[in-house]
Amino acid sequence: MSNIAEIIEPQAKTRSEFIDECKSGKLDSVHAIYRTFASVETTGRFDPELVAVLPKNLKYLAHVGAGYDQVDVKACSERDPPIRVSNTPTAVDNATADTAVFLMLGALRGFNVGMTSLRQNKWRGEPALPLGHDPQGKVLGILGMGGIGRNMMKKCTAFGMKTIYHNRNRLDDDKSGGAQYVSFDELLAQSDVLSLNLPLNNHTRHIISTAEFAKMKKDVVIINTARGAVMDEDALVKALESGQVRSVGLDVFEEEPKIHPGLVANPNVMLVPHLGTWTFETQAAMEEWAMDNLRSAIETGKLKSPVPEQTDL
Ligand SMILES: NC(=O)c1ccc[n+]([C@@H]2O[C@H](COP(=O)([O-])OP(=O)(O)OC[C@H]3O[C@@H](n4cnc5c(N)ncnc54)[C@H](O)[C@@H]3O)[C@@H](O)[C@H]2O)c1
Repeated sequence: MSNIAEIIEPQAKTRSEFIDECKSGKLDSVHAIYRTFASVETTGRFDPELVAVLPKNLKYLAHVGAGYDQVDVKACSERDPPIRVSNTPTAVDNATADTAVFLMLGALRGFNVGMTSLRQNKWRGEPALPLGHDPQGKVLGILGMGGIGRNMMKKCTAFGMKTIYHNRNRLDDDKSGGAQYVSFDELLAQSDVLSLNLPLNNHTRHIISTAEFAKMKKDVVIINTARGAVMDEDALVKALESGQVRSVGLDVFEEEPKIHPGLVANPNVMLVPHLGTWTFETQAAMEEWAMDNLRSAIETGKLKSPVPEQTDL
């Protein structure tokens, strides 16, 4: 990148320092921002307050990640001139779907119970953990049939699962790979394993809560590698305790890195700390993709993968 642009690193260590640094004018020459998922710990969300003070010549924001709920795209679109936002779709698909499959097998088989009892020197536990379930012949329901959902479907087809899906838009047959499109309620009612693969936004926050758990098969297994807040964690803990939901596999949580104590305490819950894309290969692919977005923006005036909300901007 240094052959086409001067690279400047902000010095701020907190959100208020970052706001002050922006307001000071020191960053006014910045044309494009490269933004990581972890940078939220320093700056907080790119919400309207922050977007309002971003450097005045800023035109592009390349986010390193497929999910960009940390960025208020509406506020970016409404700036004059607008800030164009990009993410890194596709690059994340394999590693995130692999994580979802790991969580699904673990939740179906009760591996967490076995792994915990073994480490407590209690072999299969006392009493022994109940028999698990095979994925073969089960119905996988995917909510949000995008890059990760479709990748997961391919992997689960190899396990002998049948896939149904619900998406904002019904997909062409070549894209859906033979999976059956169903309504949201049919998805809830028919899935043996429900995988959440949709973005977090105002329409999808708590899209799965008490009313939705009640529409699911008793003993359903739920996998969430999307964002914690697409599911209501308090309601989930209650649904697990009542046995409405048999087990869950979670990579993401409502208030990361805080975890609901009811989830930690429940042995039927498979938990990993947001490791979806945590591999050398995928981190490198995401960084390269975000760099390509910046390179394309600087050289051609167009981002390689603008976020869907801004495709018409
Ligand atoms: N755990 C991780 O490390 C990790 C890694 C990458 C992505 N993610 C999360 O996974 C999400 C999905 O990623 P992706 O790359 O597959 O995104 P994508 O944009 O390719 O697919 C998302 C799909 O969800 C659909 N959708 C949107 N709103 C919907 C709604 N209300 N109901 C039904 N479907 C809806 C969209 O039409 C799209 O097909 C991301 O938004 C991100 O938050 C997590």
